[in-house]
Amino acid sequence: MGSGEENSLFETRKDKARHIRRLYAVSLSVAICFVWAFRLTHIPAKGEAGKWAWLGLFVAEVWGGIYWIFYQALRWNMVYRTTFPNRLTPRYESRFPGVDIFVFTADAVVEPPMMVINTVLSVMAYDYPAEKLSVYLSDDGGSDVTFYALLQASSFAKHWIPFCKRFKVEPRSPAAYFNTVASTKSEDHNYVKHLATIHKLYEEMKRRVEEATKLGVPSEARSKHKGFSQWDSYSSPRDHDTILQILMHKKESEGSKDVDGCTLPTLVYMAREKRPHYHTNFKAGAINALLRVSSTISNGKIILFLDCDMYSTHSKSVKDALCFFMDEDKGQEIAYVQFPQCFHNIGKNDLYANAISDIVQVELHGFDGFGGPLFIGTCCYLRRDALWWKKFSREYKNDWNDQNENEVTEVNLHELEEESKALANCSYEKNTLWGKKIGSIYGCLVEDVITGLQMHAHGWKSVYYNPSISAFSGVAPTSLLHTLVQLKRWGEGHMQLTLSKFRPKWYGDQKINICLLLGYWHHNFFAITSLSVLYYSIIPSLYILKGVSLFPKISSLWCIPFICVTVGEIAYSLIEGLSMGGSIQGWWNGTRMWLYVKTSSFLFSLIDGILGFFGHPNSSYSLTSKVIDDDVAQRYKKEVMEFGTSSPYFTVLATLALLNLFCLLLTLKDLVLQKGTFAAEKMTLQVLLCGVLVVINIPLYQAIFVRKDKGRMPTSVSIKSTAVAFTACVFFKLFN
Ligand SMILES: O=c1ccn([C@@H]2O[C@H](COP(=O)(O)OP(=O)(O)O[C@H]3O[C@H](CO)[C@@H](O)[C@H](O)[C@H]3O)[C@@H](O)[C@H]2O)c(=O)[nH]1
Ligand SMILES: [Mn+2]
Repeated sequence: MGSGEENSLFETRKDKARHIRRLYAVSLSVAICFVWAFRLTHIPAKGEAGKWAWLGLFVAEVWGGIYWIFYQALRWNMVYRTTFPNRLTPRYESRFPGVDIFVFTADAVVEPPMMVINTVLSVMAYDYPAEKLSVYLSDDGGSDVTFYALLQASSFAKHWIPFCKRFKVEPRSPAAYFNTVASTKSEDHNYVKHLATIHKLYEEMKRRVEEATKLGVPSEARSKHKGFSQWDSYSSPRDHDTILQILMHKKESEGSKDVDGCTLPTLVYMAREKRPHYHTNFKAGAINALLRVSSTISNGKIILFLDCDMYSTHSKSVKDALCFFMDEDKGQEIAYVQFPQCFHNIGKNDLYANAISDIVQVELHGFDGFGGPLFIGTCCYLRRDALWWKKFSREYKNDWNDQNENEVTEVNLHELEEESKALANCSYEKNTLWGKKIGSIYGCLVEDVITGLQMHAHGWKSVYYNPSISAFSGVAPTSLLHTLVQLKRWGEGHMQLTLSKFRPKWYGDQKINICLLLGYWHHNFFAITSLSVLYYSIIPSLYILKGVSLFPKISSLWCIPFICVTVGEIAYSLIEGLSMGGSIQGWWNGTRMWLYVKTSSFLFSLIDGILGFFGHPNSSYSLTSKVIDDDVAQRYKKEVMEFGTSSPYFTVLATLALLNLFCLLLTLKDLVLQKGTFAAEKMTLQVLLCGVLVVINIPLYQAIFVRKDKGRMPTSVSIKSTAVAFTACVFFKLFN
């Protein structure tokens, strides 16, 4: 067996800038130590004002410094991967493994069926042998409209897939493709003719599906397809039998061929059983039901997980993933190949920092350098064996021979359906290891991260592949509240992971590289950082009102470490942002979101995480909406922040913003009235901090005081926040 470079199916490169990054990290840690030293050597004496505030800042800075080490760990050893699919195909084509694709949807309103089937069609049209490809749609919404849409998609696929293959179409989501070709002209008449036909078919399908979304499934369609009868016993999305339909199967004698007579991939619809007294376990529950169902129908050795909004933008990505799994030298230890989540609805300046560029462009590469990226739930190819049995052993060998080639005839297709249905029932998992040791782990809102961590702890590796042509594209939230709520869920999920009963064992497992662990901690401790950021954005500002200095004098040498840390961090994040193709405005927006997420989302994550730990779980999963009103969309396009509804998130943000504004205004007033000759020297840094917080919050003041549109801050929130902030300032100035 050759294991030479020229035989490898992939290559790993180290980050070219790693030496500079490391030099920066080391220098800045020296500065951080000086900040700590200043705090320790200048503690106000007993009886002096501000002693407790001082100690609080010290704690915040110590935590900030430790957390900064986790952050740097993810930048210490970044690696980049390249694949060689042209070496893969000649060597392995005949032995390509079965690939099962799981698409998840949970609500036909916030995840419109048209979006769902576009994702399904994009992966059905993969450049991969159709007889080895199976696509499963898990519908936690149990919606007959989604089923109807999938049925429509299965007919449309018979035209769409041959069209894609004939004209080498990319991307293979029809909606995305028609969008891109709308503006291009072609001289090829044959293509133009076919394009017109297929576009017309698509529009007709779209009209039917959208009509059904508004008016319900037409009765004619209901009577035509036996699958709809399964909704007879359906009472609500939370209370129904398992609904399962194999819409296409490679062994079916008719109906699963395209218009050119070629086999089409297997296509299955599943809405697992739901009962009010059984916890659904959200997406993790859906994953496990599909794992079992697919094991009887196709049992693909590789599984791709996709959220319903994440369509494929590159039909060859499956082969890229196989380059890792099938590599003779390192392939057998790889449990999953994570691709980045990319989004097509993000504006030029990424108003809500939804591109999560720091995670997908930097940190996942950093994880990869130490044994593998965390699993982010979507755009990820996994090895069924690793998900199922978890433990990795040195004896594990890649074996791509298909054992599930049992003959399926049309007669037993029905039996197969019935057999699979039983596997998606609520009671199936009772007294089993599902959700604990097998499949996706339960009890955590980031089921993906906890499942990936478990695989790492059991000795598996993972790989991050960030190709130059992106492989998937999805929908990011487009309103501030959606973003904050999504991040609150993530923060809470990580809290649950940190506090979970499994955690100490996994963390303690020798198999996890310590640096990888530091990287995990950077994410796991998301919520805890909210406390130090909150402290930093409230206390120093309030203390200005009393003229109590909490930072070194501007003339003192102790200022240097503070300035170095601040300027260093700003410069670093700015350079990082720009090098990822972002703009200066984008970086500034990102900084604002960093503050908003830490002070609101993560605060709520922390509270709910702790309540959950003490037995008051708030067990809801707030699904991220993939649709918004036109009005909101317009403002998003214009990069105007969206408030519009009263929400505790906004109350927190507005209160903080106003508090800083009041502190700054009162200070300026004192300065102007010359009361402040005292302050200039010793208060400069503190006033600067407060000033920066005010400048960052400008969009919030506009939303409170200036804007008239529907997205402005609701009056009730403004009043509440003003009252709280003002009282705090007055109270602090007069009584404290
Ligand atoms: O009970 C549920 C809830 C959600 N989903 C699906 O899970 C996916 C993710 O939900 P979404 O609301 O879009 O959450 P996001 O925050 O965007 O998801 C990110 O974070 C999740 C939790 O970490 C991961 O599972 C996702 O893959 C990752 O994209 C969607 O396809 C849903 O349809 C279900 O199937 N069942
Ligand atoms: Mn999503």
